[in-house]
Amino acid sequence: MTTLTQSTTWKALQTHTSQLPHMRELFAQNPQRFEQMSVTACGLFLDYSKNRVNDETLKLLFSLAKEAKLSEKITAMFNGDMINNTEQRAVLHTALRSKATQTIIAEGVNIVPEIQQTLAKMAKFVDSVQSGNWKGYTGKAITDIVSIGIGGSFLGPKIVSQALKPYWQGGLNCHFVANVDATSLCEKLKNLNAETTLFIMSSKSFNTQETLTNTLSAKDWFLAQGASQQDVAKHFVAVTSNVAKATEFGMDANNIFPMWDWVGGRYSLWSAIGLPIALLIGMDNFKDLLDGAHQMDEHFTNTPIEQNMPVIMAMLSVLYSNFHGSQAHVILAYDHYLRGLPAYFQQLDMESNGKSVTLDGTDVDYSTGPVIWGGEGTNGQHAYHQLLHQGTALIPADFIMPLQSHNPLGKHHDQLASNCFGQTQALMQGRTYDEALAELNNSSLEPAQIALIAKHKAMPGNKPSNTLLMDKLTPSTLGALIALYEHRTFVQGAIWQINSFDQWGVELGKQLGNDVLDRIGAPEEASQLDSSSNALINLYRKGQL
Ligand SMILES: O=P(O)(O)OC[C@H]1O[C@H](O)[C@H](O)[C@@H](O)[C@@H]1O
Repeated sequence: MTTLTQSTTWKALQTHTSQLPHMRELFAQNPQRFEQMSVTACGLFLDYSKNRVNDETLKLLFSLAKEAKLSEKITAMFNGDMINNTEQRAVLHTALRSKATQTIIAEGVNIVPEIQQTLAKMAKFVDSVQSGNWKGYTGKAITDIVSIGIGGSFLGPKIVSQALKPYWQGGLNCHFVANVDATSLCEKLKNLNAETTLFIMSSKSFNTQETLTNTLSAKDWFLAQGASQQDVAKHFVAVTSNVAKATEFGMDANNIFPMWDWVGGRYSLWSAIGLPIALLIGMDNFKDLLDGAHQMDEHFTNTPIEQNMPVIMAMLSVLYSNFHGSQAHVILAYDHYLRGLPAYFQQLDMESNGKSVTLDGTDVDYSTGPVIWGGEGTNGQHAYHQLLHQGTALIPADFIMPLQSHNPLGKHHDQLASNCFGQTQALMQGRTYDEALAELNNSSLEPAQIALIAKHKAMPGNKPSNTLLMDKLTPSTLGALIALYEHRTFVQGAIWQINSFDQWGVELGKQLGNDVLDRIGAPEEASQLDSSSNALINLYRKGQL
């Protein structure tokens, strides 16, 4: 049993949360609730008043954070301590957005100069490609980028590029290939001209099956279009921490952008892994993205926990996971440009906090990371919101919306905003049986039918949500938003005493996948595995049912 669940604060929270009244009542009790439960930081505004909390709940949650030595843990991360204890690594993605004048030490070396050099190398490359000075093998300028990478080497670049489409410049297009399913690559290549296409191979380890296979196939395609081996250097660049392996693969050493062991894959968009983003939005905008994240780092490290946005959001999540039995958390982006955020936060949070032993290897006796999912508003309202309102699962929601649209058109944005706010209101207040009855009173239905329909129309409410607003979606506000969720994830991990920076769970699948690949290609039928796996492999070898 862990000490966490034995603590007085934990036990007090268990008792307290079961006694808290419905949120309707909490709002009625305190007219200042919104003012007291909202906070602004780095161009973001968080309204967390529609949560199952009162002053006492917050006090207990913040005590839990203090007892977990949160401040010390934050300092340890920013100082470059080896907080990723299973891989013996520092966790310094925050250094990637630091100021050039800072000194940040990892393993005895100030890493800021290296970071700045890489940014300068990126800037030169971006300028050369955007200006058309970088020529392909027939002397033509580049028009299309194909970014090949998976996991953290894919989601960040793809989703941030998509989110910042209003800032694209230079006329370049970017296509992302992650899956080893050849359809992904082939569908992209169909419409591309090898003479004007540049491939970026992004892999921290340079060892990921999907990325290596897709890059080799892309190279075969490139050569099959009439290019020669010497032309490869003009069309293939790599971002990796394994420079030796990339060179061995045939990449020109000048075209390899470094990254480092102290950057986790899912925290790497701030490094040269962000090169596709920089190529699309330009280096100044990329630096604004870094700056927005840096501002959030400053807020996170310098603000008392009671006003600290990532800490507040993390502790609310802990509240639902550990004291209300919630197993999921939904991200609802009310902005078409931000439609990819749920997938991004899904990897960030689930790969970080999907753990069941503490740092010292003790089995946890409490829930850790919830299932993160979500989508784009208002689309979800016509699909899964039904379950949020009336289902049996408690799923806290984050509503994210810019106040100003990049595409102001008629009443569209008013309608988007009214739907967003209307949903948070409906989730919070619900509709009582009596209210449903009153609404049906004037109908021509029989009393028994009215009673039945009222039962179905009644909604419990008391469903928690956060509302996150910003003036406008800009590189800087997006940087702050992503850093907010990174730190939220970190704080949760700190409370749960887990390592949020390793991902051993993905390894066994990779290992067994390689073994299966060998058996698929073996001369004899599979017979050494469990009956299901043998039969599936043999069915696949046969190629038909
Ligand atoms: O960048 P790479 O080394 O190719 O890794 C790509 C991805 O694959 C791994 O399996 C991890 O689960 C991810 O965290 C990582 O981002």
